[in-house]
Order: sequence, then C-alpha cells, then structure tokens
Amino acid sequence: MLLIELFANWTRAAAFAALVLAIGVYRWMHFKQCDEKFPTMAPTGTLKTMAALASGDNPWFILRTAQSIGVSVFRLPLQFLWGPMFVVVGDAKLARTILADKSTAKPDSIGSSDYITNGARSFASANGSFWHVRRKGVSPAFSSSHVQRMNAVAVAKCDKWIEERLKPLIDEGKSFDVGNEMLDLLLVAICETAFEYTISPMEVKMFKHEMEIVLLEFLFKAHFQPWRKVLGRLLPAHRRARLAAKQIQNLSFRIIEAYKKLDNPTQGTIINLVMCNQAYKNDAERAADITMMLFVGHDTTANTLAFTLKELAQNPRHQEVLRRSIHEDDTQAPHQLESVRNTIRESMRLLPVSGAGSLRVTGKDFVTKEGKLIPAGSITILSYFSMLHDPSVFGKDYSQFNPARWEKATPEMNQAFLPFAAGRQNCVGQSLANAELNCILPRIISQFELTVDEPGHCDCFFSIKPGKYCHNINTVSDLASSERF
Ligand code: HEM
Repeated sequence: MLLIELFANWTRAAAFAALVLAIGVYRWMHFKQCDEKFPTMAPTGTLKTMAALASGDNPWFILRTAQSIGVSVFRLPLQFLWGPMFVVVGDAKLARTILADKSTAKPDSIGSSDYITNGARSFASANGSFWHVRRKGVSPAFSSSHVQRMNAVAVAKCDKWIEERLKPLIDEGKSFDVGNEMLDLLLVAICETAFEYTISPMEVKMFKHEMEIVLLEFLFKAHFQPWRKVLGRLLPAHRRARLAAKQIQNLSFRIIEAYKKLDNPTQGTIINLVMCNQAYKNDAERAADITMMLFVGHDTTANTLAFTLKELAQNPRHQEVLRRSIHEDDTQAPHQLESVRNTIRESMRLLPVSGAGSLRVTGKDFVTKEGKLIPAGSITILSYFSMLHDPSVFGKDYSQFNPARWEKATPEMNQAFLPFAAGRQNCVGQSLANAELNCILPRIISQFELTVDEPGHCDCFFSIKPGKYCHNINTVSDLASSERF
C-alpha cells in the first residue's frame, strides 16, 4: 500500500517537473526564436547582473552596460521560465509614455517594502484603490499655502542649525559631514511641519540607525535572496531588522498619540489629513503612511541638498558665481533666482537621489524607437540616472557639474529631467522638496564659503546618497550675511 502511494506521489512529482521543464523549454525556445523582436540582451550574465543590482554600484552598472552596448533600452538576463521580462529603459520619451500609461503600475514586489512599516501597507508601496484613496487624502497637504508654511519652518530650522551647529564648528576650525547634518536638519523639519511633532535628538539618532538596518535587510538582502522572507526568522540579522521596524513603528505611534493630545491641531497638515481619513482601518495603517512619509520626505531632500553643497564645495568657481548672483540680484527673492534653480537642477541631474529609477509592470505592449517590443507584463526599470547622463542629450561634458547648461536647456534636456518621476504615481511631495531646496541653499551659500575636506564617495542604497562619513566640508569663511536674509 505504502509502496503504491509512494510510487503515485513520485509519478505525480515527476509529471509536474516534466511539465515545468517543458513550459520552460518552450518559453526559452519561443524567446530565442523571437529574440530579434525584443530589446537587446545585456551581455552581463545573470549572477553578475543580480549582484550589481543589489550593490551600491547599481545605477553606474546600468549606465556602463547601456554605454557598452550602445542602446538606451535593453533586457537584463533575469527572466526565468514563465517569469516577466526585465527591461531597462534609459530613453526619457519612452519612460514618460510608460509612466503616463493608466494600465501600468508598480510591481507587487514593491510591497516587500511593507517590512519597513512593520508589515502594514503604505500607499507608497501599493496600487489600486488602497493607494488611490490615501494618495488623494494626503495631496491637499502639498497645496501652495501648506508648502509655504512648511517651508518657513524648514528655513527657521536651517537658521537655528547655522547658529547652533555650523558657527560653533567654524569657531573650532572643524569640518562637518554634510550628508549627516542635512539628514538631521530635514528630519527635524518634517516632523514639526508635517506631523506637529518635536522629535528629540535621541529619536533622530534611533530613526536613522534603525532605518538603515531595515533597508539593508528588507530592501537589499531579502529582495535578492527571497528565501530570507521564509527562513528569515532563523537569521539574527533578519530578527534584528524586524525589531528595528518595530522601533520605527513605535515612533510613528508616538507621533499619532501626541497629535491626539493637541488642543488645536493645524488643519491640512499631513498628520491631520491622515488622522481624519476614514479609509484607514486603524492606527497601524496610519502609522505605516507616517513612517513612509517621514522617511521619503527627509532622506531624498537632505541628500539632494548635501550633494548640491558638495558639488559647490568642489567647484569654487560655480560657488562664487552663485553667491554673487544671490548678493547682486535684488529684483527677485533668492529662492526665485534662476541661478539657484539651475544649480539645484544640475545637482539633481548629476547625482539624482532617485537615480536607481522607478519600477513599473507594463499593462500593455510598448515599442522602443528602434522598433523593439516590450511585451505587456514586463518589469521595466526606468533608469533616471542613465537618462540624465546621456551624452547625446547633455553633451560630452555630461559628467561635469555645470549649472550654466540649464540656461539654454533644450527640449530633450527638459524631457530627460524626471527626478520626481511622472504620471499618477509620481512624487506627491515634490512641491515641498523644491521649496525647501530653493530656500535653504541660498541661505547657506550666501553666508559661507565651502571647501571639501574629504571628498568621500557616492553610494546607492535605496536611493543615491553620500557614502558614510564622507563629503566632509570645511566652511573656510563666515561671509558677512546679506541684509536680504
Ligand atoms: C528631492 C526630493 C525628492 C525626490 C527626488 C523624490 C523623488 C520621488 C520619486 C522619483 C518618486 C516615485 C517613485 C516611484 O516611481 O516608484 C517619489 C514618490 C513619492 N514621494 Fe518623493 N521625492 C522627494 C521628496 C519627497 C518629499 C519631501 C515627500 C513628502 C513629504 C515625498 C513623498 C513621496 C511619496 C509619498 C511618494 C509615493 C507616491 C505614490 O506612490 O503615489 N517625496 N518621490
């Protein structure tokens, strides 16, 4: 009896394996036969590609691969059996078409970032009606009046940072880690403006440290080693990351509790809209969106600001030109100056924090300008880094920091400039980010001259960011501040 059952099971298993193999071989032959129809395959090998995508080299690897095969849209050797085709899109026009398509959405695997929020879904990682009502609910917080209010607080925090942190450093003749300083500054600012919460220095330290642990485990290791999600609990690093996610969630719960105790909460803030939105089932769902906003709302803006200051410190000529324009042009407020905006644009072009790109699953077929087919259901990596480093658009000096290039921006340059993505699931906070960047940069540059102490390096870890303990910047002189500030 046992023997018959075992035989039956073995027969079924063998039949199943044969079916899987047959489908796999059929798919492989099908794609092989139609190879010409699809974008060129990157000659990088599956393991090397997976390792490169999971490393800090990710956007540079994509750019080098595109340059080596001479096309901006190509396949990655990551398609297994009946899995989706992986296509890198470094063509801005096609990327905009994909982002604008209503049947195209973020892949469900982005839901793995729900681990950041301790398992609860956040709208930044979701699609469909769950995403829609939450996005719609929070959008009014980024209207121009709220952005002005939030920005005024961010600027006041910057002035406080200058007085209490920067000036004492200058007096002591010390340099500072610009990446770290900007993260602290923007985290304090977003807590106060978006959540009416005064975050303590201990909480700032905890949030940054624990978030790094969470991102490393869940966005990097677990993404490229999927078995970690199943067997993770056996690994100390995985258990530690779960604890870190819990600590971060607790901070979001504290923010919610503090809000509930406010006598007269400001209307229209992010927390106010989240708390009043009936679409949330409970505070755990609210905490997930708060965590996500807290993270994406400070990390991206802070690193953009850090890169801009670093580029200016490394390019004294551009720094001087910018400073002079701020002091000499009294027809406009500093944040409205073309020179300020061009400097930030150029920094976002050269080191776009979102450079690793957006992921989208195509809801229909797309065709590249070379006539190659990207079939519906493909996972596209819209590589903003490649678009912004395209010599045919930005010229031979595309790897140089040159804000003046935007004075005569071509339509192709504007088309390639997608730091906030586009379409329905673009960056909801871009008006706030732009306001903060345009106001804080002139505030610092008009008063201080920056030089680089330690050049450091760039890393890609979720976003492109300054590598740890680098980009130390010296403020060599405390210039007399202009009356306009
Ligand atoms: C320089 C600063 C910033 C950059 C470069 C940036 C970039 C981006 C990009 C490229 C996306 C789309 C991601 C994708 O396609 O998967 C995005 C989404 C998002 N951003 Fe930003 N962002 C910045 C600042 C902010 C700020 C200040 C906030 C809020 C306070 C914010 C909140 C969000 C949210 C909630 C989403 C998800 C939107 C959705 O799925 O509907 N971002 N951001």
